[in-house]
Amino acid sequence: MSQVVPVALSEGRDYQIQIGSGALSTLGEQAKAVARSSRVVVLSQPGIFRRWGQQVQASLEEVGLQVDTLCYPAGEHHKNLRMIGRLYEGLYELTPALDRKTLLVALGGGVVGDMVGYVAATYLRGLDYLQVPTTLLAMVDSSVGGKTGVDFREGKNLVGAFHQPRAVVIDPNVLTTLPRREVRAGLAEVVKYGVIQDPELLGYVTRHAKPLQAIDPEAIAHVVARSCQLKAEVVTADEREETGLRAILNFGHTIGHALEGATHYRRYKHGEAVAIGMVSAALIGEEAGVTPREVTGALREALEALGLPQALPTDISDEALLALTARDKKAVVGEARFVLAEALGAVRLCPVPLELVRSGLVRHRQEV
Ligand SMILES: NC(=O)c1ccc[n+]([C@@H]2O[C@H](COP(=O)([O-])OP(=O)(O)OC[C@H]3O[C@@H](n4cnc5c(N)ncnc54)[C@H](O)[C@@H]3O)[C@@H](O)[C@H]2O)c1
Ligand SMILES: O=C(O)C(=O)C[C@@H](O)[C@H](O)[C@H](O)COP(=O)(O)O
Ligand SMILES: [Zn+2]
Repeated sequence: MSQVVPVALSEGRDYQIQIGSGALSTLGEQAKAVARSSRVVVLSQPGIFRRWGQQVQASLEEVGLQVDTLCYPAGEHHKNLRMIGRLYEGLYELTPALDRKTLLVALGGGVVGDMVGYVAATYLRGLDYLQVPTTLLAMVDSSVGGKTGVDFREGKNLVGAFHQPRAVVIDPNVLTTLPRREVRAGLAEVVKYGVIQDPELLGYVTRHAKPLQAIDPEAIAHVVARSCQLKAEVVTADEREETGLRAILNFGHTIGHALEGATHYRRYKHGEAVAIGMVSAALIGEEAGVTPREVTGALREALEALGLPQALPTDISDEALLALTARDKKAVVGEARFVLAEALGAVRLCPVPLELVRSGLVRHRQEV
């Protein structure tokens, strides 16, 4: 069964998220519907392209599109301006030269999607692009909403742009080749939606932890569609994180991003860092008198069921983490702001005095 989730935006930039088993073979039609010329460039990673690229290319060519493909090594430690330079080089070398009506296709996980999105936002001052996510994390989160960019030094996603895709095409079949650790990491972002927006989804994920990890089609279809709906609602209401509403999607990311940066993007999957960061946010919220203990309990129960990490690493000090939170994009004049949960399904962005953040981290180390 296929589903369509609309993303409503201003200035005719609305787009659709197409979700369905076999959707890859309809990619050509989706691309044709939005393409402003017949020129398409698919950007991916060698491993992903080897497995899924032929299907993508065939579907695009079938509808008469002219397809070039470019593959680069990815992984979070390649999500930086050096790799963006290599992507620009690859596009520059194509003949005939690309024009501004060229459509890019990001085929991959969140790293590919964020980088190709940033290239689309900047090359020739802006190209159209499609998101074709191949990880669960990218299906439930990164392919939707137009946040693009790269890491800069220890600053996670510090350089980037808002640039919405013209469509998102999700084929859950591609998850059959995804390693279990990556599936679990994707589920961390689903837990996030459960805490911030939808307690029912949190209960569902906790109860269906096993089938979800085993990529049961029905359970996966449910969490992908629901997550896309929830994210689309937020993006429609606050596309560029101006009112503070979109910031709720950053629950767990203040400490999560600091952990990724402090470990040079090589130790944790993004979802794993977010899992640990959500536990920190819950305990900091308790210290601030905002988060009830039951919320922390429900969050930890979900993470436990999914086998996601919860403990802070012993070799990274709280001071090192705090220094990085001061550079977080939500910080104001160097003061970190945290998304804290007042109840399951209700969160808000709060400035938190440094001593309460510290005591939250101390409790995190003592209790988890
Ligand atoms: N823009 C956003 O709104 C947003 C939201 C959430 C996360 N992100 C970003 O997304 C990134 C994390 O994305 P991710 O978890 O997808 O990581 P990723 O892109 O690094 O992919 C994880 C791994 O899975 C492999 N892979 C991808 N698809 C596969 C498949 N079908 N079969 C087998 N292997 C496959 C990749 O080669 C990679 O090794 C982070 O950089 C994070 O900051 C962005
Ligand atoms: O889409 C958003 O907005 C999010 O915050 C989703 C997050 O899961 C994602 O990791 C995002 O890239 C973080 O955004 P950032 O602005 O903190 O870099
Ligand atoms: Zn995230």
